[in-house]
Amino acid sequence: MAIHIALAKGRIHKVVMKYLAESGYDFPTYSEESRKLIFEDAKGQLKVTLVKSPDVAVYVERGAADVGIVGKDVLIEEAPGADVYEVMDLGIGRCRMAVAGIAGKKVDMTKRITIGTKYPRIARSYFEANHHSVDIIKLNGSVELAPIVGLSDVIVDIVETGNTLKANGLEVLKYFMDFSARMICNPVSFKMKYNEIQQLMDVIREHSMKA
Ligand SMILES: Nc1ncnc2c1ncn2[C@@H]1O[C@H](COP(=O)(O)OP(=O)(O)OP(=O)(O)O)[C@@H](O)[C@H]1O
Ligand SMILES: O=P(O)(O)OC[C@H]1O[C@H](OP(=O)(O)OP(=O)(O)O)[C@H](O)[C@@H]1O
Repeated sequence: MAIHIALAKGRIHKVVMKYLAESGYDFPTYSEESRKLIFEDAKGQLKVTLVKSPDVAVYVERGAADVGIVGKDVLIEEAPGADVYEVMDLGIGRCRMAVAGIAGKKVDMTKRITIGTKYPRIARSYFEANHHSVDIIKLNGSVELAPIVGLSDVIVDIVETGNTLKANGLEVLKYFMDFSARMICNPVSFKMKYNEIQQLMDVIREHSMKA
């Protein structure tokens, strides 16, 4: 039985497709530059779809894909109660969630502060747990701009190398969560395609252990 994998389009799908190719899966129509969104391997064992990361859990929960691979940050933010099994930590796409502000500028945390972020749920729960009252402005990218132009006091965003913060004159005030890419699985598929899914996990595990 073929397995359908929904991969988060971007950094994650590129790494996973490399792992699959190195393990002998041949996707004749795949290239990083292609605009195609569905690829099947030559032996008919795997079907891969490239999905926007917030949608991966939707595909898997509804059984439109058997398994999905997506960042834990996105799972927590977009699909906190999804009826899926989280079966594997791939150890790739490592990054941290941070509160950041303008370098050298003190933020008065005793006052109500405004936060620009792509992750409103994660930001709210962090500040609420710390008893800070906050206004959250949901942004869709280029979040670093918000404090520079006076839209927010601070941002909550993922940090990998720290280069984006640095290039925009910001600094980390507090790291508060670590993330990596996870494999999730539809509960019915997990039973019906148990052996095939275990085989796929073995293939990916072999590579992620080396990464
Ligand atoms: N520097 C980074 N920037 C973004 N994501 C990162 C980074 N480092 C690791 N990640 C992880 O990789 C996942 C996918 O990132 P990527 O930017 O490729 O996806 P995306 O859906 O194109 O994001 P966006 O649309 O927000 O740019 C993130 O959800 C996160 O878990
Ligand atoms: O610590 P770094 O290695 O610099 O990586 C972190 C940056 O990468 C992500 O942005 P992304 O590339 O997804 O762009 P966008 O959020 O502006 O769409 C994130 O939102 C930071 O801006």
